[in-house]
Amino acid sequence: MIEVHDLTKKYGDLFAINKIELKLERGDVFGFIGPNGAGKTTTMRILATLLNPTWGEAYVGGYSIYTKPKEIRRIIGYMPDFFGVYDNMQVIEYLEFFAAAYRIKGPERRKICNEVLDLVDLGYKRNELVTSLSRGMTQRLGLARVLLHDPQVLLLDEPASGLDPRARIEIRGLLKELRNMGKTIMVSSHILPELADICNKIGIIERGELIVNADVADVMKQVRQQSVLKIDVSDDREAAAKLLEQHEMVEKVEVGKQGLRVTLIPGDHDYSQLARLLLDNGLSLTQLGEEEINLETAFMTLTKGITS
Ligand SMILES: Nc1ncnc2c1ncn2[C@@H]1O[C@H](COP(=O)(O)OP(=O)(O)OP(=O)(O)O)[C@@H](O)[C@H]1O
Repeated sequence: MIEVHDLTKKYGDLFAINKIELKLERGDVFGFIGPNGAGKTTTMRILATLLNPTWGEAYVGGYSIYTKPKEIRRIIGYMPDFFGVYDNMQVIEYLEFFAAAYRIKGPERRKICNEVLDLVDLGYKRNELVTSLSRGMTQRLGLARVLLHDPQVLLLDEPASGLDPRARIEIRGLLKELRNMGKTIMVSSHILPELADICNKIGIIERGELIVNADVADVMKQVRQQSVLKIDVSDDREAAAKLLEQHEMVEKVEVGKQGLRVTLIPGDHDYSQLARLLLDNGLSLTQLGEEEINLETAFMTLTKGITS
């Protein structure tokens, strides 16, 4: 649904994005992570046909951004990082205004507006003024707006930015629903945890360069090659750390407030050897298990040295 080759945008000498390569299939949810100024908005605006690249190719739904921008606009929903709402307009009027712009006519218009309002859980605000909505509600209204024409591809630029934790969770829930509806979604954020559990693909962009572009599953596999154990004893942690450090399967031991974090050298290991080592030396083992890897830990490991 999205295919990008060698995509580059220059402003003077600055490469806002530099030789981006990207491929998303139908139903993919791509988390686009990067700090401020990394190039996320530039990429999305090019895909939304609002900005021309300096060079490179980009196709959305098989249509080229150069020759078929109108066709692309019909199948995408683009939500910019900032958008205005109009004063003195009710929520339903606001949506009907945009539905009319999409040439949705007659009774169908009201029906579709009500449907998308229900989808984003704003049905109860139907007759309120848009200016009276909270930031989280306004973001949900923005999402409702880009869903009116039932687009196949969603380009969402930082939909959760500036929201409180509850509103962030609500947006995540909504994105999951859209994913389940089979939409192809590109969603940007400067924080990874926000996207970790909803994406199947992740890209990390830094100073215009896509430094990581991978399936979430592959990333997890790559990181899992090196197991990390959480071990704890009820008595002397330092003594336990010294013993473990000397074992041939152990690469390093970190002593923390929650216990020991033991990184093993790559390979298959029998963890019971470590338990035996501690017990044989008179220490009381209270915990031994693999550290859970979340996507955040995985990416910190993978991008170590690249992003600094
Ligand atoms: N119209 C412009 N003229 C000159 N430089 C620009 C212009 N638009 C963007 N840039 C620069 O291009 C780079 C990428 O900007 P972009 O807005 O794509 O980043 P971003 O990852 O979306 O950041 P943010 O998270 O702050 O939205 C930045 O260095 C920015 O200053």
